[in-house]
Amino acid sequence: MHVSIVGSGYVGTTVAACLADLGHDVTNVDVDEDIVAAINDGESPIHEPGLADLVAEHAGDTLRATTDYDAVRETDVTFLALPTPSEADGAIDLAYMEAGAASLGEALAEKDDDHLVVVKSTVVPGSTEEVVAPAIEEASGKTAGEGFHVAMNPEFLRMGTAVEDFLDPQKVVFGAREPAAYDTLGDVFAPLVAESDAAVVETGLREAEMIKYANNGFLAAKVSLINDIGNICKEFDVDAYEVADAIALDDRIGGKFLRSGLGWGGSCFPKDTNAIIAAARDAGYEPPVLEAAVEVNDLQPERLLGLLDERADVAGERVAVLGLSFKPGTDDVRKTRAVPVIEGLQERGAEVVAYDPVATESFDEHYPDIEVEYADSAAEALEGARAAVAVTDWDEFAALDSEFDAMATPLVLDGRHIIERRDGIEYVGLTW
Ligand SMILES: NC(=O)c1ccc[n+]([C@@H]2O[C@H](COP(=O)([O-])OP(=O)(O)OC[C@H]3O[C@@H](n4cnc5c(N)ncnc54)[C@H](O)[C@@H]3O)[C@@H](O)[C@H]2O)c1
Ligand SMILES: O=c1ccn([C@@H]2O[C@H](COP(=O)(O)OP(=O)(O)O[C@H]3O[C@H](CO)[C@@H](O)[C@H](O)[C@H]3O)[C@@H](O)[C@H]2O)c(=O)[nH]1
Repeated sequence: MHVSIVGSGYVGTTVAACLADLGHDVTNVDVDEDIVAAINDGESPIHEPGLADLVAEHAGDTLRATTDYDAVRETDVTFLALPTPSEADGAIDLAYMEAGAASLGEALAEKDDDHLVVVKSTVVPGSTEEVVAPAIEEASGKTAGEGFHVAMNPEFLRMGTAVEDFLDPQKVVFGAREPAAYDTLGDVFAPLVAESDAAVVETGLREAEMIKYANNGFLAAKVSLINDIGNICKEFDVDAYEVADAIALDDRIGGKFLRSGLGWGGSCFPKDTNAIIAAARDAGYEPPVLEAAVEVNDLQPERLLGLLDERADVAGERVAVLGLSFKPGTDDVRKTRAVPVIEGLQERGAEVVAYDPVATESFDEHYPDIEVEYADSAAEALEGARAAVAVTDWDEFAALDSEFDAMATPLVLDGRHIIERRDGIEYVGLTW
């Protein structure tokens, strides 16, 4: 099939390269000329394991990119993989969706055949029908359901495992209101469904939109619940990780997303929990559990700093921060817990020296106002430090050992249960 994908960021590039790999002919449309040039040169504009190889293999053949929306007319279906950031109050900002839908509508005005427009971005219930479809109608002069059709196909891939997650999902969700839209989506995903064990969920547009928020909200709340339990464990000197391992044996609970610690960051959980809370409030419902999930998450960095305060005054002292990315395996630093930790340390007068295996550069670019010294290794960060704080659970931190001997005082606060307790360090876990 001929598929176009508007927006070529994390999701758009991954989906485009994977669909090309599954045998489709794919065109990426993006306003960013550098991204377009990179893809056409066979280079991935983002770092994801396996993605560079797929782009290199298919670019110039069944994968191409352009800044020209007219290219969508040569395709049967267009996925919108545009950003859906937050307004200041946490509510969803649909400006990129509206702009992209308007440009798409202008291009579709001159297309005679039917076209399916699929919202891939995470949007609150009602957005596809009430915002995206009307913007296309206005720009194209066509009517949704006649000249073009809309569908919603939420994406569940994770950063760091995007290609693997997209190609081997547990479910694919098709939201639509006409059988023809399910059929077209079915054709796009047929090779993927054939090669994986994915369940196909055919549902309504609003249900598809809500499934994405329910998925992320549930997982975010699960982490906050284990953090709440972990905080109780800490008060009673109970090993929170043994407790988690034991409750995980009950398959109604399961073992995933049960690691207590500094909580969740990244480009999705913070944005999406706030967006669905704001949408629910706007509709007249205050969701207490999701609100509490956010509150627990916001408090974890303060709790860790409180444990530090009980043991040391770090004013004028060097403190090592181990890890800057929001989770291991990525250089993404959006909403990383490193920010409240570093800011809290600096408020206490500490001189922060930070180390991350891959995210130093992106942290420096993303947070130009946060001034820290960057180290080239964990050993260098630890040298002469009064205390160390582990923020990201990179594997290499688990292997640290004699490096702690070079600290001024070997006080180690572990926000991720990643540092091995050993003789010679004063180990303080956040939840155990
Ligand atoms: N990143 C993830 O892990 C992930 C996973 C699932 C769902 N999502 C959702 O997918 C959506 C996209 O997220 P992302 O992380 O890929 O965003 P991103 O910021 O990485 O990429 C968005 C791309 O859209 C382009 N763009 C902006 N305006 C445009 C326009 N008018 N026309 C064409 N291109 C335009 C930008 O240049 C950029 O390349 C969001 O709704 C997000 O919540 C993200
Ligand atoms: O037991 C756990 C599991 C995760 N986390 C934290 O939770 C955050 C999110 O982790 P993860 O879900 O692996 O990363 P994302 O790439 O943000 O992926 C989430 O957000 C995406 C965007 O919506 C969805 O597509 C994915 O399904 C969803 O897992 C990170 O800060 C983790 O450190 C914990 O603290 N404890």
